Amino acid sequence: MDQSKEQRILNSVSYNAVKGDPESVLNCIDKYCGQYEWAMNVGDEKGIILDKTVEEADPTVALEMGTYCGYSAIRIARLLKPNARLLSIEFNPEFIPIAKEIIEIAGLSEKVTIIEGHSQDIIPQLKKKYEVETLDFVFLDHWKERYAPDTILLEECGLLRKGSILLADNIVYPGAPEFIKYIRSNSRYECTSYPTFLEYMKVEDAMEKAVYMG
Ligand SMILES: O=C(NCCCCCn1ccnc1)c1cc(-c2ccc(F)cc2)cc(O)c1O
Ligand SMILES: [Mg+2]
Repeated sequence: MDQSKEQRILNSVSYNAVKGDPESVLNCIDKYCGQYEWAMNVGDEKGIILDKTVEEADPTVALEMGTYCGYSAIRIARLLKPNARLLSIEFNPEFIPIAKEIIEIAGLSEKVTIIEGHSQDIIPQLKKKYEVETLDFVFLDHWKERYAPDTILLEECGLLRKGSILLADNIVYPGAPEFIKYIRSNSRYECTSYPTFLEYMKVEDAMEKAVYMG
């Protein structure tokens, strides 16, 4: 059976990256996807915005929705302080072993827990099953039509606290209009838009930061 694009990305990382060096894993993925096969990693340009937001949040517990190959999980986890952790939700079972291997090569397996399933099923389990009190940082990068309902669900499950920072990818392309409508019209959030470009392309995109004010 022919290998998948995600398997080819893993092959490239496994062959070219320096084991235990997150930066070299990120550079390898960005080179491969920039030169050979486009893939939906947040990428090196939007990755800077993600880095800055994670540094601002300095999270003890972070959540990501949309693991894919683990690129953004590595970007986030490499910035976490000791004993801080990232939970990453992925729906597609094909991606999970690949993400796990790539995160392992980056030397960050201890900091990242990948949870397989639908975000709407997992979010209500975070407190009891995953021992989460509240989330300090949330990166939304999964199905774009799930951004709004899952944000509401995070609120309803008491997972956000004063100052929790949400960052959403792909606000312009593919777009998340319902999320933007919800978050910008809700006085409980302080929103900031970051115009940028789609990963590896000269196509406009944007990221939206939303700070929950409680
Ligand atoms: O669809 C995206 N991500 C979700 C993938 C499925 C998530 C599954 N899941 C995980 C947890 N719960 C559900 C996405 C797409 C694009 C894109 C851009 C241009 C284009 F021509 C085609 C696609 C760029 C991104 O940056 C993206 O993030
Ligand atoms: Mg994305």
